[in-house]
Amino acid sequence: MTGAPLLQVEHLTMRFGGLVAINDVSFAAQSGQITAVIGPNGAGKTTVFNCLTGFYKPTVGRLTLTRPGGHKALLLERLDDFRITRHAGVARTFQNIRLFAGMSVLENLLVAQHNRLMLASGYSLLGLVGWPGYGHAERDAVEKARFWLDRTRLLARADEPAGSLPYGDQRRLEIARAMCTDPALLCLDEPAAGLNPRESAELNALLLYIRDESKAGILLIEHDMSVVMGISDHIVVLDYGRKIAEGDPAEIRANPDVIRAYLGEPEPDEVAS
Ligand SMILES: Nc1ncnc2c1ncn2[C@@H]1O[C@H](COP(=O)(O)OP(=O)(O)OP(=O)(O)O)[C@@H](O)[C@H]1O
Repeated sequence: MTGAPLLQVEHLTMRFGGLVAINDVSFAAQSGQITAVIGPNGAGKTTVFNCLTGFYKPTVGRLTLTRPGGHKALLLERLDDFRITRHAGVARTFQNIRLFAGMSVLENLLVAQHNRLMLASGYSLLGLVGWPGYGHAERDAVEKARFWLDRTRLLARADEPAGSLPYGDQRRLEIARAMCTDPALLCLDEPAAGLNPRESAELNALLLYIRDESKAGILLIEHDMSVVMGISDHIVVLDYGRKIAEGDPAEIRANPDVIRAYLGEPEPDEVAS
């Protein structure tokens, strides 16, 4: 791997009063790779995401994002959440689904591209006078939305209210919405929560497609080990706010500290298989 990593987290610490939610955590995530952040409940995983996406300002630490292609490195801890999405290209999904339930599936994906459309419209004025650039931008936005609806198998439901979709479809729609912003870094907070085994397997295929085709870096918080061990290139393990291990899936599965804190001993039939 040459050049700076896509994301470099250095000495991240987040305190809430006397509680240290993240304690001096450092790791890196690369473009075109899936990096999982795992650990027991309350280990600090979502707090890492909240620091990366500007929801919290870290107490200490540096979060450097370097988009591929010669872009300038950006220090995320100094940007507000709007700029983190727009300039740094960081998109996220949430543990609890946050779609616009009353809008159609397609409209949810167009709203995600609102910034680009507003820019093309000259913040409304050029759009109002019928500047052709706005029409092109609008067509591109619809095309991009349809592309990701197709990839997430939601094209047939484009006109249905997002809130009426089954749970697994809403989870995929959230990912489609994030992808419509062309992220350099896609942060997914428990995307497999509540999915059945077939849907989890489909999610794996979708995330591998995103990794390989869009070249975005994926940062994944997940408790479903069939997803984490099946698709991660690199795994970071947190426990009580500290990093206790990092490595590839085989290394993490065999790490005694991780087994003690989180994974537990494998069942005898798992060892045999
Ligand atoms: N805004 C906040 N104010 C106070 N404490 C907080 C806040 N946000 C998180 N915490 C605390 O920080 C710690 C880490 O929480 P966090 O949600 O990051 O854990 P997690 O690893 O994502 O857990 P889970 O797997 O259950 O989602 C917990 O003790 C939590 O109660």
